[in-house]
Amino acid sequence: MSFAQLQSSRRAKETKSFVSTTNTQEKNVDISTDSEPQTSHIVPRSRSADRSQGPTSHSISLLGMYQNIPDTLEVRQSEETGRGLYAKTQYNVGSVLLSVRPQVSVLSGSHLEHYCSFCASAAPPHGLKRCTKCRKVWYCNASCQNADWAMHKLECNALQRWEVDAPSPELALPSDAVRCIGRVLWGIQKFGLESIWTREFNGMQSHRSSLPPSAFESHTYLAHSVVRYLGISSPTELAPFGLSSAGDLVDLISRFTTNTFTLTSPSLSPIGVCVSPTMALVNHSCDPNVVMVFPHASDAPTTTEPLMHLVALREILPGEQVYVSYVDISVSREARQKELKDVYNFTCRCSACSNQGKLDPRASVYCPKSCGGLCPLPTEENESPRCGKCNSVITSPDAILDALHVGSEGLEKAMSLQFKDPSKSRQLTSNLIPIMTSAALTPSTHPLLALTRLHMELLLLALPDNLTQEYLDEVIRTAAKYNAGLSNILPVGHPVRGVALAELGKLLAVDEPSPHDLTDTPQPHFPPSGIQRLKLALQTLVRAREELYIGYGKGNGGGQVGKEVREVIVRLEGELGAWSQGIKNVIEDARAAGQISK
Ligand SMILES: C[S@@+](CC[C@H](N)C(=O)[O-])C[C@H]1O[C@@H](n2cnc3c(N)ncnc32)[C@H](O)[C@@H]1O
Repeated sequence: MSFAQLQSSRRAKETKSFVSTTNTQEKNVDISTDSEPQTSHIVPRSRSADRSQGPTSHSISLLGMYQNIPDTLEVRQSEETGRGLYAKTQYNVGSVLLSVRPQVSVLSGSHLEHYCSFCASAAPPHGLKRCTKCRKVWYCNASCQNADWAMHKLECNALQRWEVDAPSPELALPSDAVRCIGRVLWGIQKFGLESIWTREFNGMQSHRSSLPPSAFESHTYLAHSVVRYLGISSPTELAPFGLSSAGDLVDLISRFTTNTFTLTSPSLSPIGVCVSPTMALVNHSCDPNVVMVFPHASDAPTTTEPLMHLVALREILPGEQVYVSYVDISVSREARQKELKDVYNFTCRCSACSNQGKLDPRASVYCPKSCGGLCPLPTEENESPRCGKCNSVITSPDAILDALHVGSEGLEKAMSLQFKDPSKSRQLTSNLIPIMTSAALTPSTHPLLALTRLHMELLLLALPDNLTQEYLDEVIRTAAKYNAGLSNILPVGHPVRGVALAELGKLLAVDEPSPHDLTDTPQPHFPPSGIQRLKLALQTLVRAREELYIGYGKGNGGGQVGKEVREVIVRLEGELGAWSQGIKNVIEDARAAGQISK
């Protein structure tokens, strides 16, 4: 594969997400349980299956809502988690439990020119077509534009008005949260207050009554922007949207922020936000049994995209509750718990959070005696933890704590610089990674894993036109470390693993600028060169294909990423076949010339 082919499969400003439901726009938002879902007929349920992983639940009447839920799933309610989705049948690994098109989705500002605002497909080679009125949103073609017109005609005017009033060109576009809430409100106006569309939205969980002051402030700020965006000049104008006061708008915003999903590209880059009341029924676990993905499977018609799929990561038995992760599960238990409390207003009691005695690969260092075992990170409660294998005590806990501190601060700084000043950001990641590794942190430990991922992204963003062997090898080594870190914390088939393996395989398949070993003998260094490298690329891509088939749903053929991987595999098999044939020909020629014995 040429370097240009690799680059064309990547997009500027792409960073990977860990497939969470978090709306990254409004992090400091809290939630509560004040609005009882519409559940008038609560029926006690017989004992759930052994693996239900959850508290006792009850069937609930859906009052005509959520008609896109198949008969193999049901909505139940429990005291601890509220409403949730439960399996009524057995699902095997890689089964798609549910596929829905979100009620509303918008792209973030930096992606408007690169993805279609209706179907969220990436721009084709001939580019997208821009709305000639607002000049802000782009579409694949006239059919996507027509399909979006009922909503966009309202949005189009609001976007133009906003731009005219904007104090500076940088503020000429409202945030994606404002644009998404705008679409929700126009949807409520369009479908009517008693429509299923509106009732499903209003049925989503709100935490208005227990908003902390900081969240209340951010909601109020967002409410002001929404009012401005909609061109509302008096409270009476809120009535068509089913709102009788500014407080109702804050409530709607609370509901929105608790239940919003990140819209991602097929390769998991966050590209916008979306709302699906059906998908929002799924509760959280840090050890999830499903993932939500947008595979963009090639046979799906554009009119149904962006299609969200809920895919089984493990076997799910009848009666088991379905759990997705709302947060990045590569970070420590404390960081996950904090985000879940701050943003979603609950304390997670999943198996990963309650397993406190067990060594967490996200927070571990290698044994000081190098016995092959691991030690937990030192903490205030346990300043000198021991190796789980040989029981040796960590010798320099302060150095580890210092490295963690420097790494966490540095990661924050590097992330804030990654688009503004990528070379400075890369300098930071290059300096920090050796500090982390010399403190014996494992590749799965936070913040080393996050720094490695960021470093890889930055190296890929800055791939030079005259790619050197050294540069390419450094990206490959970083991608391999990232994969090693992921493999300890994510289950086989998790889409993040599949995508990371695909990335590594594709990098290994890039034509080497100056290969140093063309023989077919094992090489001690990594990455190998020549034919050994191509063989490793093929093995990695075959593994990626297997994992993508799980994480994106077996029926989806690994989604768009799986399709790209299959194409590279075919090309590599051809190259390897040609190489073997070439060797055979050389041997035969040499035999014919009597240079080697027959
Ligand atoms: C996206 S909603 C999920 C559906 C929600 N249970 C409902 O009744 O509509 C997110 C909210 O569900 C609740 N929730 C989700 N997972 C939970 C868990 N593992 N434990 C306790 N509450 C949970 C929290 O209140 C959270 O803010």
